[in-house]
Amino acid sequence: MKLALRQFALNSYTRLLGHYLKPQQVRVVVLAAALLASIALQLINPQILRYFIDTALTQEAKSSLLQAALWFIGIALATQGLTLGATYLGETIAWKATNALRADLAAHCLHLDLSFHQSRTPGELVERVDGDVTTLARFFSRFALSILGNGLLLIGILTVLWFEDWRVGLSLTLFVLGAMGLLTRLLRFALPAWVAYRQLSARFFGFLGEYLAGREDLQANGSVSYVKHRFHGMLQQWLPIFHRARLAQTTLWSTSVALLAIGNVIALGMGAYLWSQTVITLGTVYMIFYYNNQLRQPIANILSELTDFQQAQASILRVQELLDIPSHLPPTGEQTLPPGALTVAFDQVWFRYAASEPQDWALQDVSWCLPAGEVLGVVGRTGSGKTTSTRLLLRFYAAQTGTIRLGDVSLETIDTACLRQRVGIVTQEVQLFQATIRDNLRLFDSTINDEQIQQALAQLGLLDWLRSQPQCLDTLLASDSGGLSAGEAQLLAFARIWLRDPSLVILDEASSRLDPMTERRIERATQQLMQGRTGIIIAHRLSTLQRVDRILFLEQGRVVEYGRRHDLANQPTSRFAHLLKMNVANTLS
Ligand SMILES: Nc1ncnc2c1ncn2[C@@H]1O[C@H](COP(=O)(O)OP(=O)(O)OP(=O)(O)O)[C@@H](O)[C@H]1O
Repeated sequence: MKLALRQFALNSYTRLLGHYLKPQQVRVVVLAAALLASIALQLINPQILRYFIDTALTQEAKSSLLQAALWFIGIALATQGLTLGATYLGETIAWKATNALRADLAAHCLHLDLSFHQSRTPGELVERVDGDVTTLARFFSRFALSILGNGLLLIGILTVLWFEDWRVGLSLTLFVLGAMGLLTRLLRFALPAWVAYRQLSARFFGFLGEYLAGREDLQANGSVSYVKHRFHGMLQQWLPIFHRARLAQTTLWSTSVALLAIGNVIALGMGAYLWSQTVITLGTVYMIFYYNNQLRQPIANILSELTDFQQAQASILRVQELLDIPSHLPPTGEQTLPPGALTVAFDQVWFRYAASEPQDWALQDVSWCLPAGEVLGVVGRTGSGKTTSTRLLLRFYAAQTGTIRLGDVSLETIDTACLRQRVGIVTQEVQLFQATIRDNLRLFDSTINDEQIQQALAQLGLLDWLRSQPQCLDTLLASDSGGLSAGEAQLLAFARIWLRDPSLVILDEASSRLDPMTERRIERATQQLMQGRTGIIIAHRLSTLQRVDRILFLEQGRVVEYGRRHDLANQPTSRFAHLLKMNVANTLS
């Protein structure tokens, strides 16, 4: 099972590597060349050392020694230069590749239907799109090349030693094999601790993201101590896991240091023996010792790459898993919409959320048709399917059966960009950003100028409100609700929509009680916004219902009443007439 997973991770890694390194082929080739050249130089330098020592011992011309020393320094500097260049290139490649991967993951997540986002916390998504990818960064920059380069260096050193003397070659080859075998075994013990550490860290950040987002509710409901308790609980779990992981890593490190010492004993012992037999010179003894020291680097590098690969295995799998999640939405079409206000039609629409039980339909056999330019008021108890209907209209979800048409064009065939441009929505929870009022209104679209913004605000009767803000359009809004009331936030969202000039406006009225002044402003702005457009209002206020053309009454996902407001209001037995009566009674009481 583990082997299959590793194989899967390796396949995913090679696929990701191939895909994201392709646009950087030239850089990768230069990086490979730099690494190969540095390996060659590392093999040459000990030979110069030997020459230097042997020449010095035979007391030959000083100029040869100087030349050898200069070569040695030159090669050492060139190796450092190449390493520097390779690091720079490796980092550039890694950044470009991981940024492209982050962008693809973010785009993929944005294209997934809403059920994906509703089943994940923001913290979890941040960890997936950024945390996992950051872990992968080094795999794009060096993993394959490093394994290859260090493997070549290892083979190169051992080959030179075999050529020098087969006894030295044999003993150090056996030593390398034994050392790698031992370290790999130790690694197997160390890894589970690191995997557990990473898993807990992902859970911790998911927890943090979720509770930070809901801090207002938590504080209001006195649940802070519960959150603190969980926070401490997680930290307490974290510490022993971290200790285990660090202990395993330290054991690994000390073993490799001890192994190096054993290697040195072997190299010096063999060298001393062969020198005493006058088989090799003193320079060669030192060269063997030097090569043996050089062995440590590729062994350590290969093992550390493999350790990191094991740790990143989970990240690789998670990234691949995320990329493989399909959207439940059918592929987008290419049709555009006719100009002007749009008709909206639901025809025998059935819809159920993916997470729901098979019999729990959120919408059942829903059919209605709203002529272009009219305004529909949608009413019904909580959970009756009002919001779900608007989510389907925006293609956040796709209906299981039935057809939805906009301007007589079937929703699935409409190009998504065109759909989002022509349909505007104001939700109850308007998302405001920590930016100026200007940027919040134009949603960072710099082609919209101040004059257009002022015009929009004037049309919606919001200029006085703007003037009351300390720095007009330059006023900086705070995070979350921007320091505005729910009503004010909705008014800003109206202006946002106005600037986009959509043909269908969907408005989910704020259900909270608004002060009379804001309520009047909202009423005026709604009237203005709906002019010349088709409108759908999830209505919570009687005053709104008095201004709509048609009424859609939903109950448990079914249409129980649909018709002209005037007709329904005049039908004493209609639910709508009953609702009006109840509302009037409530207002009077
Ligand atoms: N993301 C979801 N996953 C599963 N079921 C959902 C989801 N969102 C809504 N539902 C269910 O679908 C049904 C219709 O919900 P919907 O939000 O459309 O009702 P609503 O009329 O807008 O209610 P409210 O007035 O409270 O907003 C309800 O039974 C609800 O529990």
